[in-house]
Amino acid sequence: MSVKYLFKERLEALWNFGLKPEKSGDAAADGNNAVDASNSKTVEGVIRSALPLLKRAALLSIFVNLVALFPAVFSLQVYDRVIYRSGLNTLTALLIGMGILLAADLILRSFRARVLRVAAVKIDGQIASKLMNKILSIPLRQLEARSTAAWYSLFKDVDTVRVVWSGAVAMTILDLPFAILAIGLIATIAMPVLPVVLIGLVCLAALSWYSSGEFRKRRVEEFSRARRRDEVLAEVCRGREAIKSLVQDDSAKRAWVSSYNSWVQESFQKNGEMEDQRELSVSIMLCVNVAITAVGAYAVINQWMTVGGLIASNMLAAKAIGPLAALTGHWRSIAHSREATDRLNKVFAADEEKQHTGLNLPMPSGALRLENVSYQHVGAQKEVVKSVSAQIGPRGIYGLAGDNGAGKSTLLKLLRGLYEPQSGRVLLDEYDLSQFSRQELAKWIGFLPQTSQLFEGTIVENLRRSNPDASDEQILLAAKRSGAHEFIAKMPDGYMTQVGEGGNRLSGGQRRRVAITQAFLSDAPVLLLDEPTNDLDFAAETHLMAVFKSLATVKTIIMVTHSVRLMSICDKIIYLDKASKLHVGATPEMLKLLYGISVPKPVPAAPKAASQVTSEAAKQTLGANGAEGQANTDAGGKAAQA
Ligand SMILES: Nc1ncnc2c1ncn2[C@@H]1O[C@H](COP(=O)(O)OP(=O)(O)OP(=O)(O)O)[C@@H](O)[C@H]1O
Repeated sequence: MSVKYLFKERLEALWNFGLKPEKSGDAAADGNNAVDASNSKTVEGVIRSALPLLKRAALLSIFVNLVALFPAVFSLQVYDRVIYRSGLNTLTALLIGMGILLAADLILRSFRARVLRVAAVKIDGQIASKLMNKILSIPLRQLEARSTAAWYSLFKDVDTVRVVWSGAVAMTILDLPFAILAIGLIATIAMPVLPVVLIGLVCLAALSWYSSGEFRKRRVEEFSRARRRDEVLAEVCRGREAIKSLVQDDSAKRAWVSSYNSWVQESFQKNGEMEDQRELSVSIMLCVNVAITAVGAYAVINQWMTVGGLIASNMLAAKAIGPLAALTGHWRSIAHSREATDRLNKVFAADEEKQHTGLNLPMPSGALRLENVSYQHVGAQKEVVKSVSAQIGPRGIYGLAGDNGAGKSTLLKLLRGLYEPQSGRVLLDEYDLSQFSRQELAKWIGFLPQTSQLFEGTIVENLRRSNPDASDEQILLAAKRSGAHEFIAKMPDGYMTQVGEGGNRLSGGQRRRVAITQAFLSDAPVLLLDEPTNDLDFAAETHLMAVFKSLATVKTIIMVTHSVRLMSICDKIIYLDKASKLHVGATPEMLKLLYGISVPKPVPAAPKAASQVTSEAAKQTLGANGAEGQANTDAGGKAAQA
């Protein structure tokens, strides 16, 4: 290695103060790695892992605060030596010294700011990725117990914690102990004014204590009101279509105004109090300044101290009491941060879903058994599913019927293992679902939720989300089975069509077909479908009925439905009554019993195209790498059109 390169490397290491070079986009990756490495279970644990950085910042603060005393010493020398003795040479020497010190001060302060910035990235990255992992691993039941806005606002809590531990608050706290240096220097060069400075310190300490009220009470009311405001806002944004079409503007505005006023009232009052306290701290500092000048002048007249001492002590007083004055304005942020930490810790301590068993079990045949299963939603008065038992499959197609609110969707989620029963068991063959992870169960049980939730991105990206390993042929086969291929092929960008936020650039029926394709991408022996033909036209429903019928020869299909037409293809109907009792019977008898009708005419056979997808055709249609590349976008779109 050349000397030049070695020198450059040393210089860079010195400049980085032993830190890794900063690169944009490193934050999340660093955070992920750090979370995996540190495995800390609490916010405090994450902060502890950033302690080496905070210690470096504290070390730099010693030098920064020492250097910060020198302008006062410079003034002392200029007034006492240079002016009285016309010592121009001394002035030149002092100026050169001060120039060097000011340059050192600039470098040290930028080092410290940089160290704190890296600490901020580490703290934020670790807590945020930990939070994301936690949200993804908390059981659905717990997730549903809080509003979306409440989960979202936890990420604001991460901001709050980061700002306090690595922003202006951290700097103020790091500077606080060094007030003692300034006081020591005042005692050395201007003893007569020391009592004034100490009185100022006591006044500011009292003000700081008073302004720490919220911190001591451990309650920041403004936070919960801001959350309520955000919840209303999120609901209004989500329900924009209904608000517009049903002209619910007034009620939406009323709800928002009420939550906003409640927040703004609290925020305005507390901010007002804080500003008053901040202004008071500025007044105290000015009073100290005036008092030092007055007492100092008296002391100079009596030759108890020099003019230089008076000027320097005024400058040092600002250093001594400045951090305490700044702390007065920081208490709210510290109180916020503590509340945010408590909230985050509660989430981090919450139970998680089952982890992977690591077992490589044979694929089940698809026989589902409910054994005295009961389930109650969080906050509900009574069980929605109560001691139900049934044997379903293997193979065949089952219709799950019942009144609105009877608990069909809940039962389907229990059968998928998304909810864990409070009592009883759900078995797939001999496997108890509660023993397996959600990812393991996904291989055995395909699921179509009642509402189709797509994510921003292309159609093919959305499809791959449900099965990242799916080949192009599998995607094409699933899309042909669901009937989605028909409309996708007609779109200019084909499978690369952007679906928009939540899939809002697609129609309801198109979204449903994409969601059904996702369910069909699973090789699972069990397929659970919640009102699968919602939003679909007659032809699409007819097509799907034939597909379901043919799939049911190899899979167990259970579908929640209110459609008698759909029920007509079922081998059996499972009826969930109001008392949460299950009644299972052959379709003709159950239709007669429940609705007093006979089975409607049978549907046509499954379309041929679905089973005739070749690997070449799939590649042409989806592009060589499916989701990747604009070239593929065009190729995919054109092939699909062709
Ligand atoms: N996340 C939840 N938290 C609390 N209660 C819930 C939750 N989800 C559903 N419920 C309640 O459980 C009951 C059953 O709901 P579920 O969605 O299972 O009924 P369903 O039979 O599928 O109804 P529908 O036919 O109208 O879709 C309802 O009374 C509903 O209010």
